[in-house]
Amino acid sequence: MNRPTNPHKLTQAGTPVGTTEGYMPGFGNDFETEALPGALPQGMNSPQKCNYGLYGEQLSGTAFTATVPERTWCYRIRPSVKHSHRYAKIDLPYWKSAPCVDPDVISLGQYRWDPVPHSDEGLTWLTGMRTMTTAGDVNTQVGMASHIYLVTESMVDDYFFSADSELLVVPQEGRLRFATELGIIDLEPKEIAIIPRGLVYRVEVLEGPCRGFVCENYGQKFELPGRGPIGANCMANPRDFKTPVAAFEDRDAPSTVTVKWCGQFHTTNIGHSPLDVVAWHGNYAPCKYDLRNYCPVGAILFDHPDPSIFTVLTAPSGVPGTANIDFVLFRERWMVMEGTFRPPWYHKNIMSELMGNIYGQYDAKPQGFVPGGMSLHNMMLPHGPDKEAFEKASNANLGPDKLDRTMSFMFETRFPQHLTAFAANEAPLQDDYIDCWTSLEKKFDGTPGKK
Ligand SMILES: O=C(O)Cc1cc(O)ccc1O
Ligand SMILES: [Fe+2]
Repeated sequence: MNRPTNPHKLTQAGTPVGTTEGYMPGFGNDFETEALPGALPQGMNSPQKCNYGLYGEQLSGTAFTATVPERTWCYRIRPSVKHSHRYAKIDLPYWKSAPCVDPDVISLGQYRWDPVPHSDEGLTWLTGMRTMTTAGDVNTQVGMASHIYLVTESMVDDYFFSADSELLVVPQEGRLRFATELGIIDLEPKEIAIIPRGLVYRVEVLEGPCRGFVCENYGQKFELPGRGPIGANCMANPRDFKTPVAAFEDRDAPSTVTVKWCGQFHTTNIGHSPLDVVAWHGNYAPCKYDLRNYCPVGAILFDHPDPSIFTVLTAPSGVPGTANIDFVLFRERWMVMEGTFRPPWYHKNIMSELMGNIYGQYDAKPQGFVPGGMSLHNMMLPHGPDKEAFEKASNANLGPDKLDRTMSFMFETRFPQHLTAFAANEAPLQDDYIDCWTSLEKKFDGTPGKK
């Protein structure tokens, strides 16, 4: 396997048939993988004694009584309980959780930010997380937070898990490695990763500096959206999601494990690497997905559909059809609609729309919404194409046109999103954003005909 040298010497499973570079294909499959031959018990989960002297341990991602339970059986050198006590509270002041409503911050509005710049300070996955918005309530497991990460340093003998949330990671710059209990995910721009709630991992910089976006999902897990009339093919195809094969470290070294739990952070000291799962099987596992595999489906004669057709993943809320979070992708595609104003229409939406630019230009905002930048159009607040996009699209000669070199995304939630003090005061907020609509003029003069 072609991987950069790793100081932690992970022992990884040989690449089984049907995998590419240490990953197994499929979304939510029941996987099985072992890094040493015979480490995975066959035909049962809890043998009286496991091979190699391993401990069996279950990680449950859904309630025991769920209709479709999600859980993974791990066979590990030491049970997790060896590294989960005597926690000391620590402060990560930039990583906020909902509810986080700052009385001095106004969230009602349309907002846009330039990319949050890197600083001289060395930052890890934990110290470099900057919360931009929060929604819902982490304690009742509803809602989400959006973050920007700025990472320049690897975690060394430091590990982390979030009991609060599943993380959807959307890199924009640099390459990261997620060395997890269940295997290794290498991640670069145009790919995304899902790190499940409760999974222990360490984040290393493969190529820095690294910047990206994170959607922290407090609620029910992300799943593939129902396809309805679209049918079995296109959009995100399940086989393009890749789950890592087993990889473990047998490493005794003073280490820390930090836990995010009900919005607070605590650390414990342990004497070994917790990435010691030699074999595992189950359907609760991290995965990555290459966004270039997303096959967009759209209007092929006229009009502009709702952006739900571009949903990559959806995290349901209790209300059918109304997501806790939709992850929506605006990527390269052909525009062929006849007699149509092609960019997104002007609109107000009960859902709150947090957008990020991964690369290129977004059709509704040719200027100002730049790679690494973000925008927020909060619940029921009007927005749409800026003046430049409006004039261009309403006067264009319409033929088949490729929207090329473009990749933006949206975290859309049913809950209002509240800006953090960081987003309002420290991040590069564009004070003049709403001016992009100011010069839209009245064209109506009482006479019929198109103006
Ligand atoms: O506001 C936006 O730019 C996102 C968006 C895109 C689209 O094609 C339709 C609706 C919508 O909210
Ligand atoms: Fe919108």
